[in-house]
Amino acid sequence: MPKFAANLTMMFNEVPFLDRFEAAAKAGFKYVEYLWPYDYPAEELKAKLDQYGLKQVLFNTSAGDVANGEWGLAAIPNREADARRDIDQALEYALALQCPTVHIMAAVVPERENRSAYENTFVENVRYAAEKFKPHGINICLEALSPEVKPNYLLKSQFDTLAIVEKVDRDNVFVQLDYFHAQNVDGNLARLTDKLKGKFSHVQIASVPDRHEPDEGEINYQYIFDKLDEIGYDDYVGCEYKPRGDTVAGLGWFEKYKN
Ligand SMILES: O=C(O)C(=O)[C@H](O)CO
Ligand SMILES: [Mg+2]
Repeated sequence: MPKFAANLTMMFNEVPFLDRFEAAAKAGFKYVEYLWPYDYPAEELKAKLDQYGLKQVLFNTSAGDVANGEWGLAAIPNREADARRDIDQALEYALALQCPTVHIMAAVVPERENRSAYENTFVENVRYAAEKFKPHGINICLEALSPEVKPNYLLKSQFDTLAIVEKVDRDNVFVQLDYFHAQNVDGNLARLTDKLKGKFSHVQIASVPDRHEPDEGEINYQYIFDKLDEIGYDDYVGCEYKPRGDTVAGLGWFEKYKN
């Protein structure tokens, strides 16, 4: 049965971020993920995890200058120093939070830019990270984002991500399989899951089209959860969705899965 992680960036927005650890634990979660930890000292976050008996299972490298259109730096040519500074920072936080996986964000590729230069930069920066993280047993995930959410992001299809993972060719680098994006771009989710078996090490879920709880929309998540069990997937499933209304009121789907 999947191990569900509350996404504290998207869920429990009824309370300030630092109060969401308690809210998630009270709602029955044992695992959490969130996009970025960097606004807080790692020690403060670790204290929250320990206080509420939670395990951190994922966070991202910095998104960069979001106000000016950046969504990750690791693929931007001539920004390697900044990207590797962020990778080093992510390693510090992953060690402090005892977090097993870091999602390295690639970049938005502006129109008319050379995509292959971005891909090559991303491969080299991910290899840098893979080699720094390996001695600590920390894995890396790379994620495709649907154009509806993030136009011109480097990775659009799950197969774009798989191609980069294979080019990086390091045994601690995997696909981050976000079924919301996968359905929007690739579809055919059951066959996709079979094709990615062994190549993905973190899953995220949300309904399609509205990115709400997994109990609505066009994806049959019970079928997906059974498929994940069938292939022996035993990593985490991040609940990266915008609650329809009150977070706790929307957790009826979770009752039967409480770890
Ligand atoms: O947007 C997503 O689906 C993610 O998982 C990243 O955290 C941010 O792009
Ligand atoms: Mg995601």
